Amino acid sequence: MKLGIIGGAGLLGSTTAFVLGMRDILDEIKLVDLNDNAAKNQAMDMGQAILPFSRTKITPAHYADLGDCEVILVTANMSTRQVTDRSERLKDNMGLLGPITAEIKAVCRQDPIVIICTNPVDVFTYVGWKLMGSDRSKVIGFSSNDTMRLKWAVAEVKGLDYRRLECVCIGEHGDAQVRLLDQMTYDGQPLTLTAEETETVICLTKEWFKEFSGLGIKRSTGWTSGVNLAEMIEAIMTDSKKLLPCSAVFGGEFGYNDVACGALCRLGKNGVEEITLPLNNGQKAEMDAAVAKIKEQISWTNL
Ligand SMILES: NC(=O)c1ccc[n+]([C@@H]2O[C@H](COP(=O)([O-])OP(=O)(O)OC[C@H]3O[C@@H](n4cnc5c(N)ncnc54)[C@H](O)[C@@H]3O)[C@@H](O)[C@H]2O)c1
Repeated sequence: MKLGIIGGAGLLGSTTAFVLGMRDILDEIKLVDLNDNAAKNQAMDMGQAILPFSRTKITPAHYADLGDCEVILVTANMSTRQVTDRSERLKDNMGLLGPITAEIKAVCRQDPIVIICTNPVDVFTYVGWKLMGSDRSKVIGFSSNDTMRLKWAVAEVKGLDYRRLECVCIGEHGDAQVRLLDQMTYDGQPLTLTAEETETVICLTKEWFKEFSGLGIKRSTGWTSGVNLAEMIEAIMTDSKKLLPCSAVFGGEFGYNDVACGALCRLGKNGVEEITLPLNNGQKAEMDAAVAKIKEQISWTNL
């Protein structure tokens, strides 16, 4: 099985290639980038680094080489400004997906699954789906870092082992995220937070992005994204049907239409095979607000 990464020389492209390469589940990972030499540089270095652990080949590539890829990951980015809200990147990245999806459609013999990372990711997942003209199950947005951050905050506040904790964050990949804190489990048993703990957890997750951006390094979350994208791509490539949080294009599920938004999705060889929204009544209002915010931004794209 083969993965193509558009923007493969950049931070997310290279970390994802490395994490997935080390897992030894793919035949080849092809790195396409505007900067040809940077893609070659990454492939030459990474290809050797993973040799003791994996048979996966990591190669520099052009669009013309992507015809046999089952999954295409889009991590291309034009926005280098420091931002406090991901929606500020909308204008900078607006022109990216048109040419990229045209190239994918021209070269891919099969209908590939396209995973969009480019921020604001919910908006660009919807834009990507419109431009690809494929089944909505085949265009997916990456937003599971929010869940990782929420679990990290709960583990910090409760002093628990992250790996034994389950909880999910859906909604917008941004301030309108919906934290499903009432459905948390630890070792499979329900886990509850006091009102004070809940406030601290929410505060930690909100402040994290501000602090990270405020460092002024202009580097995005490469390592967390690499680990979480690898989990998502592995679920698709191995047809595991695992439930993972990601941005899905809604077509009437739970009353939502014409929008991409974070949900808990069953991922398999066909992409998003089921969209679930395990919400209680209060959270339905939060989800409505997230959908309204994303829809407003979609309207700015004049699609
Ligand atoms: N959804 C998420 O959770 C999440 C998390 C982190 C970052 N991001 C987003 O992912 C995107 C990538 O982030 P990054 O830190 O890897 O950026 P980066 O700048 O390190 O890498 C982007 C790469 O894309 C290449 N590129 C630009 N235009 C291209 C094109 N038309 N075709 C091919 N390559 C092209 C650049 O040369 C560069 O190597 C950004 O939009 C960022 O905001 C999303």
